[in-house]
Amino acid sequence: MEMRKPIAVSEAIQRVIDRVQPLGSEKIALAEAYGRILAEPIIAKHDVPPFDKSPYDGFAIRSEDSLGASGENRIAFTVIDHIGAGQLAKRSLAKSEAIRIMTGAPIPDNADAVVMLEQTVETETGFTLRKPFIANENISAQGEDAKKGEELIQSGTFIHPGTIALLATFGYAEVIVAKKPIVGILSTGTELLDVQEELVPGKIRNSNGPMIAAQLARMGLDSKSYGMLADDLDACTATVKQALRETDVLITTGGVSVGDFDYLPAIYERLGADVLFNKVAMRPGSVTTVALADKQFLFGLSGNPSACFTGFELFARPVLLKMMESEKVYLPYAKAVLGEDFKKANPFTRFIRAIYESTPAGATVRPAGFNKSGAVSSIARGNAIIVLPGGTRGYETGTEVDVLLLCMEEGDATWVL
Ligand SMILES: Nc1nc2c(c(=O)[nH]1)N[C@H]1C(S)=C(S)[C@@H](COP(=O)(O)OP(=O)(O)OC[C@H]3O[C@@H](n4cnc5c(N)ncnc54)[C@H](O)[C@@H]3O)O[C@H]1N2
Ligand code: MOO
Ligand SMILES: [Mg+2]
Repeated sequence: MEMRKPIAVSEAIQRVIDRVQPLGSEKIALAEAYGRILAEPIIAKHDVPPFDKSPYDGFAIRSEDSLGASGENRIAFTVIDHIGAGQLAKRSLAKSEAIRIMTGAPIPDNADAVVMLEQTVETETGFTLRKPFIANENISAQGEDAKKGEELIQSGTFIHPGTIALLATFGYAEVIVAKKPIVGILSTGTELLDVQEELVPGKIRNSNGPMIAAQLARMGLDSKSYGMLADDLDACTATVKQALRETDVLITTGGVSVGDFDYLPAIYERLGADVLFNKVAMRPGSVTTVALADKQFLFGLSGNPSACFTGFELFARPVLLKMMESEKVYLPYAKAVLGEDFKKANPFTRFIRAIYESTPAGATVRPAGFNKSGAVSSIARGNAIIVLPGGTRGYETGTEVDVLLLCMEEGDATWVL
């Protein structure tokens, strides 16, 4: 039997990241762009706002006409026009004239200040003022938000609702985004039953396949399921070959260790694939294997659910994001204080499914329960992963630890209540 040599997690990540080839880009409608990755920078096509505008409902005046106004010396203005947002003033101002103007309307030609409605007292022909205004007071200046030609968002950025707003501002009816990889999922294991099947002795339901599909969905990626296969070298090889013709990346689960029915190593050999590593100094997921068949990635994730989950987040996720030339391929990171003792020592880096909570007193994190490699309950309870460097010691309550954040879609009432 071959002895596998474990490599450090950072080395393993580096090895996969170094081999990623970008997938290229495509043009899509703005309405389809949420959740994609920009393959072009957003450059301001014009100033924002594109004209000086009123930030208030009130009156546009020439500031010089308000000079000397006070409670004892109210200055009167005559209103000569009336505009709302989307309308242009038909006249310009002469001395002591004003134009009634609403929020968002363009500042009339020679006006240079806006008086809020609340700052005026109405008269027959207009209003009076009790304070002087200075030039540019209450004016949203053209270009104050963005200047024409400025690079506002760089290529490789995730498109979120704010990005969509900016794209719409500049009239991007279509956007150039990274192509999405087509990702295949194959669950291997003679013991596997489909979700709707009844349990029978010795068998378990396939939870890894649906879990990986959801991990991809959380990234905005679709998947192509190759279902479940019994541990059979020829059948598995045939399906892996088919998947390689039909997908950009194939994720398998199970069969990567050293058991008699663990056939993935033999499949990589048959394919002549370049195995980047097959042992990582991490728990769970030490047997995670990544290979390249020509230029296609084969992620051989462990069958153990917690190991499978962790292997996806640590290796597949950044590779898929880098294929889309994302600028941020790694999981969000935070520091938090351990909320309970974690006594178990291990020479390998540990990735512990955990519950992260941001409290008014600071962030805390604690293991999400039963945490062996085969655990499924803690993946469900967890919203984060604690990273504990390898070593011989355990960790005590109150120690500050590294945390990788998942479930960014979940809310928190702390701030509101
Ligand atoms: N002698 C050794 N034995 C094992 C080693 C080792 O180094 N030497 N490594 C252990 C570690 S660590 C892990 S992790 C597992 C990895 O096993 P495989 O990746 O080969 O996966 P399988 O053997 O196929 O299954 C492991 C476990 O997971 C269950 N499983 C498999 N597929 C699914 C699925 N789709 N959904 C839910 N659960 C699944 C399977 O029934 C097994 O219980 O090997 C250790 N052994
Ligand atoms: O690969 Mo195993 O999950 O380290 O326990
Ligand atoms: Mg095995």
